[in-house]
Amino acid sequence: MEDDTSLHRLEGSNPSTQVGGLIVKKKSAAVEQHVFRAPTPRTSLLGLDLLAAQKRKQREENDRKEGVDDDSKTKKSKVSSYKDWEDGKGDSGSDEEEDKEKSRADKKERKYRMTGSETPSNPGGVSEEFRQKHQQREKEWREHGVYASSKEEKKRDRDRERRDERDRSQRTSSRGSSERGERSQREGWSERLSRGSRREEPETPRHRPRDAPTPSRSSWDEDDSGYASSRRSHWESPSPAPSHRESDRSERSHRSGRDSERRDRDRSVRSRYPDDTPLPTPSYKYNEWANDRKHLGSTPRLSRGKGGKRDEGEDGIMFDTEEEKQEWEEDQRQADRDWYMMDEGYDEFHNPLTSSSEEYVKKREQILQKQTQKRISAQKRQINEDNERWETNRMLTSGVVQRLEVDEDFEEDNAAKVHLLVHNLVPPFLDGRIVFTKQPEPVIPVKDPTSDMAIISRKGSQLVRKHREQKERKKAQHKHWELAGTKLGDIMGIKKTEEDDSTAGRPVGEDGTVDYKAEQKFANHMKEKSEASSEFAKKKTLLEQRQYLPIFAVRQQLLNIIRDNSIVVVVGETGSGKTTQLTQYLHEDGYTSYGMVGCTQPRRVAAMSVAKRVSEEIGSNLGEEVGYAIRFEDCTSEKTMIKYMTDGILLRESLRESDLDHYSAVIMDEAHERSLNTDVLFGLLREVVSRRSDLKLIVTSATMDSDKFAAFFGNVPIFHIPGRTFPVDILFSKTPQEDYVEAAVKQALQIHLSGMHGDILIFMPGQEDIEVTSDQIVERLEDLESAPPLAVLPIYSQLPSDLQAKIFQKAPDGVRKCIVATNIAETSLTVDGIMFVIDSGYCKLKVFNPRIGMDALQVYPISQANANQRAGRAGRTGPGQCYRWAPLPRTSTGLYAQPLYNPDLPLTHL
Ligand SMILES: Nc1ncnc2c1ncn2[C@@H]1O[C@H](COP(=O)(O)OP(=O)(O)OP(=O)(O)O)[C@@H](O)[C@H]1O
Repeated sequence: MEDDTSLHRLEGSNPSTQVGGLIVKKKSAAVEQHVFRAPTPRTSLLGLDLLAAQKRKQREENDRKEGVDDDSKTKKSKVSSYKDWEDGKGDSGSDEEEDKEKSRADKKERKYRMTGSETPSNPGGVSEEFRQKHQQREKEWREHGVYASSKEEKKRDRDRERRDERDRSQRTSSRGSSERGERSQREGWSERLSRGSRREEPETPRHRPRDAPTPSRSSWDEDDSGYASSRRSHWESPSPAPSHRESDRSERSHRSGRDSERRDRDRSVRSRYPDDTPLPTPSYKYNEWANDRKHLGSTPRLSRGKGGKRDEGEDGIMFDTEEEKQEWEEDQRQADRDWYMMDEGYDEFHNPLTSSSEEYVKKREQILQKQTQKRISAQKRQINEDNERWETNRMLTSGVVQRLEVDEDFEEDNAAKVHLLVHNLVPPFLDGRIVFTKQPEPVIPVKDPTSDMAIISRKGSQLVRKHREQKERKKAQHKHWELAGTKLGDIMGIKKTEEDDSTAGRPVGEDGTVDYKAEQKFANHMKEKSEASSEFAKKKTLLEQRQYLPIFAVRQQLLNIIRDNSIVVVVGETGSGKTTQLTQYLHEDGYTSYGMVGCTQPRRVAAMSVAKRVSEEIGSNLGEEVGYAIRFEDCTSEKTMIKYMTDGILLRESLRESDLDHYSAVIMDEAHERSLNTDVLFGLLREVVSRRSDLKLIVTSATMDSDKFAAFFGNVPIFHIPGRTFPVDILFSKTPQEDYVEAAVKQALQIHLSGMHGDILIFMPGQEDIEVTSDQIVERLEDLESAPPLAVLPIYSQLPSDLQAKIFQKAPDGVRKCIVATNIAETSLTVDGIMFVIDSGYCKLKVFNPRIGMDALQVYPISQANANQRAGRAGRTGPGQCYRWAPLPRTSTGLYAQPLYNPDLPLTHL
C-alpha cells in the first residue's frame, strides 16, 4: 500500500501506525497528458526476428553496393512486397551467389511475360537453342529413315532433362542438403514407377508391333499417369498449383526473372511439403499429355506443339501417313464434340460413374440409406406414425374418404352391385296433405243474396218444416208405443210383426239377386200407346200436329242452312218443335243414310218421352228406328236412325269413338242449361267437327244465350224459329209469398176447385217439398166435401220409373192430374193436357261447399230462363196459364236474378 503512488491519503493518516482509514484515489491517468511509448519488441520463439534482421541487413548492404555500382538504377520501393519477401527468402538460401547472378540478370532484362511460357492461353514452347537442336536431330532421323513423333521426342527430351537435372544436382556441391536428396530420390522413384507401369500395361488398340513407341502409346502413358491427378486437381485444387516439371523445364529454358522467381518459390514450398506428387494444371495437362480432353477444364484447341514445329507442318504436328493424320484429326474432332457435349449431360459414354463398379454403387447406396435412416429417431418415427393414423381417422370420420384400402377385385364388385334409382313419388292426397280449394266460401249462384227470394230460399218452407216435425213425432210415438220386442210386450204376448220386405215385388235377376236397374227402365212402362187428352191431340192427326208447329214453316230454310254450315245455332220458343221435329227433318233429308242423328237431352225423362213421341210420329216402335239411351237403359237397335240420349251418354260414346263415326248429325238440345257434361261436349264436338266435315252440329238454345254459343263455335249462323204453338198467360202474385209450398197448395186447390179444364203442373225445389205439397193437397181436398177428384202425381229423379211414367198416362175421365215435379220436367217435356203451371220460383242447385269439401244441394231462386222453360210446359197443346209467386221481374229485388241458367261448371267441384 505504501508503494502505491496512485493512492492519495488523507492528512493525518499514517499507514505505518494506522490500519484502514479513508483512501482517496489520485487523479486518473486519463486526465493526465498521454505519452506514447514505443512498444516493447517481442522476441520470436523460433528466432525468426533475428533471421529477419539479418536478412534486412544483408539487403541493405546489397542495395548499398548496387547503388554504388549503378547510380542510374531506380531505387527500390520502400514498401516491402510479397515478391520482395520471396526474394529475400530466396536469398537466404544456400546458393546465394547463384541467386545474386540471377537477380542481377532479372534487373537487366525484366520481363513479366515470356512468349514461351505456358499459360492456359499460350501453349508455350521450348527455347530457341533446343528447337534448333531438335530440328537438326529430326532431320537426321528422317534422312536415316527413323520415325519419331513429336510427342515421343518431347518425352525423350523430358527424360533427358530429368537425367541432366539429377546429374547437375549431384554435381552441385552447394546443394548438399537432405531436401534435395529426397527430391531426387522421389523423382527417380516416380520414374521407376512410371516405367514399371508402362511395362505391365496391356497394349492399346493403337499399339504397333514395332518397338518404337507410338504417339498413342506415349499419350496413353501420360494420360494414365495423370488421370487421377487431373481429377483431383479438378475437384480439390481451387487454383492451379505449379508443378515441378514446369519449374524444371523452365530451368532449362531461358532464365527469365519470372522463372527464377517461380523456381525459388517452388523450391521453398517443396522444402516444406515433402509430398512431391505433381499437381497438374489444366493448361499443363492440355499441352503435354491431354488427349482425352473431355476430362479437362481447359479450353480445347489444336495443339500446335512447340514453337520449333510450327515451321515444319501446317498444324505443327508431323504425321507419317495420311491415314494417321486423318485418325488424329478424327480424334480431335471427337474431343471437340465431347467437350461441347459436356454440358448436355451424361450418357453411357460420358458418365463419370460408369467406371465405378456395381458393388461399389450398392455399398454406397447402403451407406447413404443408413445415413438417412439414422437421421430419424425411433421417437420421431413413432410420432410420424401417430400423426398419420390421426389424419386417417379424421378423414374417415369426416366422410372425405370412404376407405383408404384399395380393393383390387373390381370385376367381382361390379358384378355383385346393382344400382337402383327409386323415385319416391307420393301423390298429395297420400302424403298427409289436405288440399282445399283457394275459395273459402261457396259460390252463391244468386245475383242478389239479400233479395226476398234469396232469404226465403234460405229459410225454407214453414209448411214443410211443420210437416216434417209431425211426421217424425208420429213415427216416434209409434215406436214408443210399440210393445213388441220389449219385456212388457213379451209378458203381454205381443209378437213383433214382420217388416215389409223392401224387395218384395221387385224383379229378381237370373242369379237370384234383386235387379234394381229394372226399376229405372222406362221401356216396359212406355210400351203402351199414349192416349190423347187434349183437344189438340184428339182432333188432329200426328202429321197435322207436326205441321202445326212453328218449325214446320221454316223447315226448308233450316235444312238449307244446315247443309251449308257444319254448325248451326237454332233458337226458338218453347214448344216450337225443335226437339221432336229437327231430328225428323234431318232423317227425311237423308242424313240418316250414312249415320245416326243423335239428340242430347239434359234429363232422362225428357229423352225417354221425346223418343216415344218421335217414334209415334214416325210410326215405329220405340227402340227401332227411334230409340233412346239413358243411364241403365239403352233402347236402341241396329235399325235406330234417330237416337235420343242424355249428354252424359254422348260424352261416354265420344270417349269410345273420338270422332263419333256412327253419327252424321248431332243436336245438342237445351244447351243453355249449361250442365257440366254439356260444357265438356261443346269442346269435344268442336274438335270433332273440325276433323269431320260431314258431321253436322246443331245447337239449340234459349234466345238470350245464343250469341255466346255462336261466338264460341266461331261465329256460326243463328237460326231463329219464329212464333209459338199456344199462348201462355203468366200470372204473378201481388206480394212475395213467405211459404212457397203453402202458396202452391192453395193455388192448386184454387185451380182445381175453380172448375177450369186442364191439368196442373207444380214445380217444387225438391223431393220433400213435392211430398209435402202432395200430402197437403190430398189432405186439404179430403177435408173438403164434394170436391172433384184430383190425381196427385209426384215426379222426381229418385222416383221409380213406373211411377214416373204415370204422368204420361191419361187420367181417367173426370179426374184432373196434378203433377208435382222438380226441374226434371222443366225442359223438353210434353205432358198432354197440362194447362196450368204453378212455379214456386225455387230450385235446388248442386253447389260445391268448400267448408265440408263436397257438393251439396241447396235451394236457390231460379233464373229467368228456368222460369220461361217452366212456363213453356203449358201452352203446348193449348193455351195455358203460369202462376208465379213474385210480381213482374224485378232483378233489383232478386226475383229471377239470374238471366240465364246457372252453369254447373263454376258450381261443381271438378
Ligand atoms: N207427347 C206429346 N203429346 C202431344 N203433343 C206433343 C207431345 N210431344 C210434343 N208434342 C207437340 O210437339 C210440340 C213440340 O214439342 P217439342 O218438344 O219439340 O218443342 P220444343 O221446341 O223442343 O220445346 P222445348 O224447347 O221446350 O223442348 C209440342 O208443342 C207439342 O205440341
